[in-house]
Amino acid sequence: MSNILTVAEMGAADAAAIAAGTPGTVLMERAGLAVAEAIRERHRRCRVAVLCGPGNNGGDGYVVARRLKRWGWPVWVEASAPPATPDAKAAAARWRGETVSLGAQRQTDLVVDALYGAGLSRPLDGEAARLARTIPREQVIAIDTPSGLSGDTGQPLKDVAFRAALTVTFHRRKPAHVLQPGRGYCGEVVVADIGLGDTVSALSENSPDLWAHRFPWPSIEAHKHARGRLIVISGEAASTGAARLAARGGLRVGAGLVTVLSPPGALAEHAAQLEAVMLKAFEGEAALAEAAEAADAAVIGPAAGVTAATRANLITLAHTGAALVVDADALTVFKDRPDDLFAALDRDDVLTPHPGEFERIFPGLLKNSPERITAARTAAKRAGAIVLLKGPDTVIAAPDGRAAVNLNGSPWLATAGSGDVLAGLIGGLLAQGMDSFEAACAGAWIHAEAGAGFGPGLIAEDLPGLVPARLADLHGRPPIR
Ligand SMILES: NC(=O)C1=CN([C@@H]2O[C@H](COP(=O)(O)OP(=O)(O)OC[C@H]3O[C@@H](n4cnc5c(N)ncnc54)[C@H](OP(=O)(O)O)[C@@H]3O)[C@@H](O)[C@H]2O)[C@@H](O)CC1
Ligand SMILES: [K+]
Repeated sequence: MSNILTVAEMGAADAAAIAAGTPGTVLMERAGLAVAEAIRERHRRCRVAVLCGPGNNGGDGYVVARRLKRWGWPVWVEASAPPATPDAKAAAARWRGETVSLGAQRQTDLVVDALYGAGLSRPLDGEAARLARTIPREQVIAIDTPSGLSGDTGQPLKDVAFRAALTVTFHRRKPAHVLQPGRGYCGEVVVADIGLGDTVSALSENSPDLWAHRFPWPSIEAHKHARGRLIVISGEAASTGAARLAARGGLRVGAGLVTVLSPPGALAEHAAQLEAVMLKAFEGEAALAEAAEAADAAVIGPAAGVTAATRANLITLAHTGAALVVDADALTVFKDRPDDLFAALDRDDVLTPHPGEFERIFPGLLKNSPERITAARTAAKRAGAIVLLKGPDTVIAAPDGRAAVNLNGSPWLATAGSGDVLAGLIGGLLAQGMDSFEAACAGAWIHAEAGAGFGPGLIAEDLPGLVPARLADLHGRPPIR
C-alpha cells in the first residue's frame, strides 16, 4: 500500500472499480464501515455528531452514522446541505436517525468530519469555516481528508481546514496526507481497503517496500574492494568535520573503502580523528582526478567551501566514473550558473538540497509549484539527476518522474551536520552499486529512522552509530546491542 494517488488518480481507480462491476454504493458502504470501525477501535461508546456535506464524502458520513447507531451509539447528523449525488442520496435515505442543520450547537464528544473530501476546490466558508476554526482536534475524525484541505497539495484553502486526531482515507494515501502542512492537519492516518484492486502510480511513500529487495547486502565472497569505494571531498582546515561525518555515514551503511580526500592543509586535522576511514591529500584538479580514478561514488559539498576550487572539483569528479552526491556548498557555488552544474551531471548523480539551496539552483521553482513533489520532479528533469529536497516531508524525485515522500522524518534531525551524514549514507549506497533513486530513498529512510529512534538530544555524531540497528532490522536479524 505504499503508492500515493493524486485526486485524479483516485477518481480513476474508483471509476475503474465501478466500471468493473462494483457499484458506487457498495464502495461507500465499505468506506463508511471502515470509518465506523476505526472509531470503535479507538473510543468507548460516546456522543457523536456526523457533519455531512452534499457530496459522496457526506454520503460516507451517513453510512458511519447508521453503523454507529446500529451499535447503540448516541449519534446524529448535522447536514450542511441536502445530499446531492445519487450515492449520497441513497446513503442518506437509509439513515433513520436525527438530522439537524450544521452547527446546531449540541454537546458532543466526537465529531465526524464528512463535509468534503480530497477533491475540494473551493474554500470553506460560513458555518463550516467557523466550525473548522473552533472544534478541538482531539474530537475530530476526518473522512478522506480534513475538510478544507486540498488533497493534491496539502494546503488549506484560504487557510481554513479542520484539524483531526484521526483521518481515515481509502485505498491509498493522497498528497495531503504526506505533505506539510496537510499532514499536520490529519493526525493519525488510516488507509482503509475498500476493494479497489491494484493501482500503480509514480508517487510512493518512501518505505523499505520500495527498495529493500534490492538493498546491496554483501555476498559471501565479499571483500572490501568489492563492497564499493567511496570518496568524500573535505573542506579546508577549519571545516573538516562535515567530511568525516559523511565518511562515517558511508562506511556504516556498508561501503567497503571510504577515503577522505583532503587539501594538504587539513590533513593533520583529519589524521588525528580518523581510523577506519582512510585519508589522502590532493591539491588541484589533476590530483583529484587521479585520486578519484577508482572511486565508485563521491560526496562533494559538506563544508567544502563556496569557492572556485569547489566548482572545479565538482566538474572534475563529474568526468570520472563515480556517481556523485552533490550537497551544500557544491550546490550553492553554482548559484549564478546552475546550467553548468546540470550540464556536468549524469542521471545517476544525486543532489541533496535543503529548500534554501534548492532556491539557489532552481530559482522560483518551489514557490511557483503547487507543492514540493512537483517542484522536486521538475528539478530532477531540469538537472537530469536525482533530486532529494529536504524537509520534514523530504521528497526524492528522479528525472523519469518517479518520486517518493518520506513519512518518517522527525524534528530531531534538524541539527547541524545531520545532512552531512545523509549525504554519506547515500554515497555509501551508491558506492555499493544501488540504483541512485533507490539509494537516495534508502539513505533518507535509514537516516530518518535513526533520528526518530534516538529522539531528544540527538547530534549528528550519533547518527552513524545508529545505522547498524536499522540495517539489522532491514536484514531481518536482531540488532547488536
Ligand atoms: N466512488 C467514489 O468515488 C467513492 C468516493 N468516496 C467518498 O467520496 C468522496 C468524494 O466525493 P465527491 O467527489 O462527491 O466530493 P465531496 O467533497 O464529497 O463533495 C463535493 C461537493 O461539495 C460541493 N462543495 C465543494 N466545496 C464546497 C464548499 N466550500 N462549500 C460548499 N459546497 C462545496 C461541491 O460543489 P461544486 O464545487 O461542485 O459546486 C460538490 O457538490 C471521497 O472523499 C470519499 O469520502 C467513498 O465513498 C468511496 C467511493
Ligand atoms: K472530510
